[in-house]
Amino acid sequence: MVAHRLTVIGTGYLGTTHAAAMAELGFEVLGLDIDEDRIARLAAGDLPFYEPGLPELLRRNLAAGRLRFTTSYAELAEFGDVHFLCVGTPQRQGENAADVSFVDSAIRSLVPLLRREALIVGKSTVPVGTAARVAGLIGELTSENVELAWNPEFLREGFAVQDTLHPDRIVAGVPSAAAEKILREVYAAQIGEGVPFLTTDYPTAELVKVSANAFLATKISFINAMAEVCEATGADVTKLSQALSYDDRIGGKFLGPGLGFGGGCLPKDIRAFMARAGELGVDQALSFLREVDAINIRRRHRMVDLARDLLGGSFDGRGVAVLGAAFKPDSDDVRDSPALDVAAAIQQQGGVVTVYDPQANANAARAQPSLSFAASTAEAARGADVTLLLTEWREFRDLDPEALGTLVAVRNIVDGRNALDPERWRAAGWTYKALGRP
Ligand SMILES: NC(=O)C1=CN([C@@H]2O[C@H](COP(=O)(O)OP(=O)(O)OC[C@H]3O[C@@H](n4cnc5c(N)ncnc54)[C@H](O)[C@@H]3O)[C@@H](O)[C@H]2O)C=CC1
Ligand SMILES: O=C(O)[C@H]1O[C@H](OP(=O)(O)OP(=O)(O)OC[C@H]2O[C@@H](n3ccc(=O)[nH]c3=O)[C@H](O)[C@@H]2O)[C@H](O)[C@@H](O)[C@@H]1O
Repeated sequence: MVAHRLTVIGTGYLGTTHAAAMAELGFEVLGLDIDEDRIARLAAGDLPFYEPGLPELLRRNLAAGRLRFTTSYAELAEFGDVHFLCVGTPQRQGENAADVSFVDSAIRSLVPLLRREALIVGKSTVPVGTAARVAGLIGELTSENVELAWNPEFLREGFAVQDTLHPDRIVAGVPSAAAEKILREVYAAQIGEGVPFLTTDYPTAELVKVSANAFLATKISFINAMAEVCEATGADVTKLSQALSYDDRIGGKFLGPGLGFGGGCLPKDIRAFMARAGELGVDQALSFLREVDAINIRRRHRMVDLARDLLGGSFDGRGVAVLGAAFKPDSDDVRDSPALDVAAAIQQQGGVVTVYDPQANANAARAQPSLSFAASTAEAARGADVTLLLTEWREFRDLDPEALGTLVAVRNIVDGRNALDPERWRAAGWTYKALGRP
């Protein structure tokens, strides 16, 4: 292994995972964030978010002395020769476009402090054209030989460690053979395992990332559009999806019908992609993504309607148990969470909503302080007139309809993720409704 010293700038979901995984591979790694509290917690081995397997990786590598954290850009510039940029690129307030100001600000903090040759590796998801612009900015900020590569990340929350150590592919937009050589050294373990390593120009690398997320979002909205048609015809979208999945050309992954996609990535990435296409004068090429977004949001409205119908047309004063707040299971992330959106909408319409999520209660309470939260399924369900399964955590999939039935006021359930067996719930006396299913 070539002994590069790596730094990771921005220690959120992506950066912390990347830092700990690269340390696990044997590199010395220094992580930096501008959030002092976050850095203090990470340095103490206390992961500030939920990600299976990551606490162990973090603690093991802290203890081994391969992984450290700082808030000092001076220390970071002195320490490393390969700097991974993992700061956030959220949706701009009130707009579709991405806010890349954190990328620029990190570059402005780091580059003037570099005293020797270095490679900066952008991992954040950015609008196409960003890397070329940032490379120009780096040139203005230093006369040292500092190159920029763009190496987008494809990890999924909930599987972040596995996806980082064993990715499907590594893609890097590189400016030179020297930059490519360094990246091959950094990713030698993955490349040695047979992971495809593709080098491209900057715009191709940037586009691979956003087009991958656009494709995944489209696949989910495709099956949810079929769910709408199923609802109008009495067909069953879960059977339809299963039948489609046996066609290898279609494949079953990301064909799960239900409440649709949320999170800190798919929604904001398709919107930023459309905004960028507009700037480039090719908005027509991506106009289908407007539909993908609209189908996705319609599922949330449909969910609210189904629950209201079960209550005879009004939520007023009725008890609603919401199971799930995270945007997907095995995550505590509530960014653009369909579950939380539905819970808030029902509360606004007069429902007495109690939410329970195995990991996301705290984040959800920060995002939606007006909602009430319970410490368990039983506490959320007690006295409920309708129960909604909105995030398919294992413990919700495994719920016993008999046991839950003794707690609720009325045995009404809406399965927002098609995660339950309708026959079993109906046999236990529940009125079972689901999206896209009779
Ligand atoms: N969360 C995920 O599963 C994945 C995220 N991505 C992309 O990675 C990027 C980061 O995403 P997350 O980790 O989810 O975001 P996050 O919001 O969890 O973390 C971003 C971190 O950057 C820090 N930061 C902001 N400005 C900074 C600066 N100037 N210097 C140092 N640190 C700074 C923030 O304090 C925060 O801790 C985004 O572009 C996202 O689209 C890509 C693949 C997967
Ligand atoms: O760019 C990113 O940050 C990441 O975005 C997604 O990862 P993630 O947001 O962690 O979650 P996914 O597993 O993709 O799920 C996204 C949403 O789609 C929903 N989904 C997923 C699959 C499905 O069949 N149906 C469905 O509704 C999930 O419930 C969830 O709300 C991509 O899968 C990653 O490859 C990518 O790196």
